[in-house]
Amino acid sequence: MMRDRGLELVSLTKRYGDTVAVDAINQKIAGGTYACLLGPSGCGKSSTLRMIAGHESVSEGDIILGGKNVTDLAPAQRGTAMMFQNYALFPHLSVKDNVAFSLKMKGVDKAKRHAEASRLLELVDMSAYGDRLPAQLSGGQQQRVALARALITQPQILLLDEPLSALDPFLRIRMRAELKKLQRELGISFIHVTHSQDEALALADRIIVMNDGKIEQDGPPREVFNAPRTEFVARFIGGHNVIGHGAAKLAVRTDRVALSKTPADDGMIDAQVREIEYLGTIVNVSLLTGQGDEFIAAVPESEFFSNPFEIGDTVFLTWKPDDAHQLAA
Ligand SMILES: Nc1ncnc2c1ncn2[C@@H]1O[C@H](COP(=O)(O)OP(=O)(O)OP(=O)(O)O)[C@@H](O)[C@H]1O
Repeated sequence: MMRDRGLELVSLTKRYGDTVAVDAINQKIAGGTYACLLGPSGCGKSSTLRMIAGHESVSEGDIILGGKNVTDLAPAQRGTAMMFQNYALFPHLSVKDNVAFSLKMKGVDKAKRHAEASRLLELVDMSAYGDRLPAQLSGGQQQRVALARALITQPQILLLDEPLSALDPFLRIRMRAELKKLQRELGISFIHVTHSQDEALALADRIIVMNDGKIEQDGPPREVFNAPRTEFVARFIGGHNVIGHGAAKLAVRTDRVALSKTPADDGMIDAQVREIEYLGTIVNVSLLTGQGDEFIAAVPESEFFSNPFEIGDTVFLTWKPDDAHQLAA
């Protein structure tokens, strides 16, 4: 039987004094999954990650990894490894010694740990840089070294706390693709904390959306994006308008709204154009509906300019029933 490499969080709770940072969350992540913990600042993502890593004590609940309860184990004994936001490389050690560091701590002899460090540096395409100091590397190169250093312990799970946030936008997108490729090649789970919706959508097999210490929704990216369960998820994941619909609320995709200058049938929502933002492939039209809801229509560029609107125009909105759905309260 294959060993269960999955992670399970059972009623996992973190309190700092009176603050409940993580509120009894339950979550299963199958082995070999790229999971993104997504949510706004302060929602409890980092606390969750740090508890899984063993860098933060658990207030209540359990962490089961590979069928084993690791809740009270030291970080090095869990089968996890963590890559930090600022990479936390030792400035006075060469790249190779940085990567080999945890093997040195375990008492592995020099020849063996250097051989292993060379293998990992090759994996992240950094073989040529083993003798340099971290300060002699670019941000992207430092990140690859930090990855190699985390992976040298052969973890079952790699934990990444905002790993791309220190990079410029161009490099962020390149490293994003590299992370995904590396995870696929290694076949282990990555749990990646981010507050960026784009990053989570691009990378994750599974997105776990957190809000106020709780999990609001989890699922594959397309499911979370196409069927946000709550108003919070619809607003946070983006691409949706949230409007009143009797006592309930409705999420309407911004890219599926048709605008016209004349009402085609009864019951159409009227709105006034407030702002027009040209974004290249699309034009974002900000509207205020007659009911007082703010609304955005993302109109393809060619469509917008074939029949342009101006600020102050009154327009009428339509969408297909499938492009709107009711939200849970
Ligand atoms: N060491 C601490 N002592 C007291 N409160 C803390 C501590 N660490 C975090 N908190 C609080 O716990 C809550 C969750 O914090 P956490 O860092 O887990 O959130 P986060 O989602 O990772 O936020 P960010 O994206 O800003 O890092 C916040 O209200 C925060 O102020």
